[in-house]
Amino acid sequence: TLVNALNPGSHLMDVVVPPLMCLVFAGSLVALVRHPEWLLPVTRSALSASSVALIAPTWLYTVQALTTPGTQLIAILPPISSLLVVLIVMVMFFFPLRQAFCIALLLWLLIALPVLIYLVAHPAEMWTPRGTSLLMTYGPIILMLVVLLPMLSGMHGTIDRLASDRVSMEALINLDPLTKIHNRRVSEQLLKNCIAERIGGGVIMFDLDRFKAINDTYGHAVGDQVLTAVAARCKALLRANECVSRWGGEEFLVVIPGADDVVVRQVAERLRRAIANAPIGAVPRVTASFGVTTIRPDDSLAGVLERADRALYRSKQRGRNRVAVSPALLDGEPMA
Ligand SMILES: Nc1nc2c(ncn2[C@@H]2O[C@H](COP(=O)(O)OP(=O)(O)OP(=O)(O)O)[C@@H](O)[C@H]2O)c(=O)[nH]1
Repeated sequence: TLVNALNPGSHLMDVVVPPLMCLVFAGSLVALVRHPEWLLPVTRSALSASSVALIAPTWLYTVQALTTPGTQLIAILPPISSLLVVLIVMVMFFFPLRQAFCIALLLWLLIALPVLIYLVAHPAEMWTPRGTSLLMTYGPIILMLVVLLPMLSGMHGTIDRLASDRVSMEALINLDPLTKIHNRRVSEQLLKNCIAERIGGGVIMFDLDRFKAINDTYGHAVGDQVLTAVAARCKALLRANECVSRWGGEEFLVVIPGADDVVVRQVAERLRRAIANAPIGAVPRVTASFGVTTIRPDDSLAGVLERADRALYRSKQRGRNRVAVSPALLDGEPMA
């Protein structure tokens, strides 16, 4: 287009549009270097400017060729036909598919169709090298729209479906099917992160008391109902960054990132009371025993879990329905 602008006797538009577009694109590039996050708006603005730069000369020269006797479109139209292909490909990349299809179709109707109609109406110009070149560039683009875009649309549909399947599968992998809280995979991973990233935190392991008796007395279905209710009560008491998971059977694990020993004991006590203070369905009283510890600077996953488990064991030994703290933390403090 720039070369065309330098031709002696060029139209005013050929002299004005190329430098203007160079400025627009140079400005866009500078904006993108400074603010890479603007990629989408800057590219879309550049594509809009490009569209105007293709539509305006197309209409101007086509009307001029139609209205000025002895003027041939193939002689005066600047070499912009291949830019339509580039423009449509860019539109396909930077706009959502349905929108891209509409924009591409509109661009073809506004840029390619007037030239094609003109050429069909002027066979003498159509069968010149420039005429056939225009025909071969502008004609097949519509095939690209008709064939390629629906294919892309199908591919996008499949990709979206696979992505949503993946999200549901991931949710299922991390979920305990009975209680609908996290399974041990999640709390283990959170605990590993707290250790690896030196966030620290508190760990609470708790186990329902005499759960076998609940199953034996009220039946397995009621036992399941108790597990689900306990999980829901605990989950409701915890913050978004804290995690309660079903560790297995009637045992649960809570991880509280960043918590110190005072906070973790308070949380454990709150959970204990929430379980013990209200009946669950047909079961008048459900209690649980708690073992509490905090992560030490050079802890291992197995080390933390073993301390929490030992504290839980002591809690059971000392009469159940209580919170016991890891011995190293306890430093002679009495247990609740
Ligand atoms: N309903 C139901 N019961 C379960 C589930 N998982 C484990 N249990 C039962 O939980 C009971 C655990 O019993 P025990 O390990 O003897 O412990 P406990 O009776 O709670 O006694 P303590 O822990 O010593 O207070 C077993 O009878 C298991 O069958 C489950 O998903 N649903």
